[in-house]
Amino acid sequence: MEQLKQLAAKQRPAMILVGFVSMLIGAAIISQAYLIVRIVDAVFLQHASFHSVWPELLTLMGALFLRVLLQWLHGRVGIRMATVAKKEVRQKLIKHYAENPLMASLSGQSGRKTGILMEAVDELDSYFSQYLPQLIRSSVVPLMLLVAISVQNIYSGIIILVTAPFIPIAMALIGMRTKEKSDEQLQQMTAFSGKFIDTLQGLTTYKLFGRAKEQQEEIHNSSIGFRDATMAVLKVAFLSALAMEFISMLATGIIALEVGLRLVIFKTITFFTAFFVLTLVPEFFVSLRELSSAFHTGRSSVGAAKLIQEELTSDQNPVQWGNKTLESGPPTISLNQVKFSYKENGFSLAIQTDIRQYEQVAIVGRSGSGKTTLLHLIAGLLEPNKGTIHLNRKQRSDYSEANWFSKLSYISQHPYMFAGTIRENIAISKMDATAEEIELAAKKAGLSELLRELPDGIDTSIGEAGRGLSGGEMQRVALARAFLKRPAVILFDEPTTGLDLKTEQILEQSMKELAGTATVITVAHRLHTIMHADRILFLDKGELLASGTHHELMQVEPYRDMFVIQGGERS
Ligand SMILES: Nc1ncnc2c1ncn2[C@@H]1O[C@H](COP(=O)(O)OP(=O)(O)OP(=O)(O)O)[C@@H](O)[C@H]1O
Repeated sequence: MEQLKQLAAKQRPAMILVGFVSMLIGAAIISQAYLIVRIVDAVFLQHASFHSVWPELLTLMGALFLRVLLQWLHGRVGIRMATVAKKEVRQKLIKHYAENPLMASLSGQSGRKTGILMEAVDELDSYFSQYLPQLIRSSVVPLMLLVAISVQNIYSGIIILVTAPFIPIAMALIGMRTKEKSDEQLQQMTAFSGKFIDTLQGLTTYKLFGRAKEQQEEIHNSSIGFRDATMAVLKVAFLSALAMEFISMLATGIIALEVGLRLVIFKTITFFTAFFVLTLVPEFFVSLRELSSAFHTGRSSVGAAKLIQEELTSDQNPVQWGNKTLESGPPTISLNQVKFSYKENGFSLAIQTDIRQYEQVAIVGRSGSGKTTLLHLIAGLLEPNKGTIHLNRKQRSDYSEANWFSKLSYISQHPYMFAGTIRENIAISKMDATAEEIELAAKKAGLSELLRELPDGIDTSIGEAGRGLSGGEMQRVALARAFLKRPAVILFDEPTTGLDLKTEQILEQSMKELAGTATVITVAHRLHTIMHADRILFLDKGELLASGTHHELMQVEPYRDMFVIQGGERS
């Protein structure tokens, strides 16, 4: 609730407008009742001619029209408030995901994230478009009506004062129950989205392990869970509507009895007063009842806001950036007493090293020794917990993110391919590249033969995550991206799987050419890379055990052991 209030506080002018419109609605309701009663009183009791009430009739039509217009405006402002709030929250979430270090963004279910970004944010709608405007309206209109009724007949006012509080009391009692139910509904919804997208992504794996049927059942159960939770919420909402209806009917009945007795038996009030009071009393309760139904729809927003807040405050260590720009050419990269650890499993990496311009560095170590983590730290995808990374002797955090990434290419083992053509996938590294430049990059990356075989060549569409391309082909597309960009720093996570001779040759050739204008830091698995590196960083359990050329490192026992055990070939 606190989060929603904070969001609402930012919309003060809109709320003041809603308050003002509500006052006008109250005035329109009172005028409308007054005019109806006056016309009926004049025509039926005073036997006035129809002609003589024309001005009142016209004013009544004006009041009716004004009420409809004001109600529309009231709704519009609410919708506008909801749009602004949702936009702000979505921007916050996207900024949060974008600023998150890479690993934090990749953790958790992507389906859950989509669920929060789309459905949970949509759930906020009802709080701003319905609950909040109705709350303001229900604090203003009934009060005005109560004053108007009391002025005419104080006893009716007293009865309202005694009976009306039952509505908020019942609302609060039922509301407590709804809270649990709506929270559960939201949990079920995000769990369902998470499960669905996760299963879709891992469908092949499930099929291969013969688990497709179980997954189908799990999705089915998950959707049933969501349905049951929704029905439970609806049940409470219907129950609450019934309770509200009952209380208002009872109160209206008591007032009707009181007014009737005073009009007919005791003759202490006029027909005008009695009719006026009886016209306004239902309006009074309608306003409170509407608050109760808006309260139910708004209730689900509370759970959604909580979920969003949890997501926004999830612990993270964002990568810091500044606004300086790097000089042209590769920068020197220094890792000064850099320490990094994953919260999840306590793995930590500690390293101190300087990488020269144009240096060819190979990172080697056993599986799990921290090679990829080191690459991510250098790339600026993770922020060190301690120590600093310097580029050209200035803190990396001084440089602009866009400037650093414009100089960097990161060829991972599984480069991501977006749904689109191969040309579009290459062009993401340089959006203003000409067709010739893209084709040349593809050629240099050894894609020519493949493109010749494809029906539409470079304009052939590939599916999401590169469906339709092999792993080696995807890496070649990534290489083409690098050729197009001509980066000053290349981070390369070599494939661990054995490549065919041809791909090996292409890779070697391409990297050699790219290295002519860049510093290349490779997580190396291939003998060739290791032997030809200017320097090898040998990692073991997150520590830099040794650094030097291959020949130098052969004097270091653990390195030699690893090298010999693996028959000179790295796994
Ligand atoms: N996102 C993450 N969250 C938590 N722990 C992680 C994460 N990524 C990696 N780790 C852990 O950090 C350690 C180092 O992982 P890293 O991927 O850097 O090793 P690596 O040397 O590149 O391994 P490989 O050669 O098998 O790819 C491992 O123990 C791994 O479980």
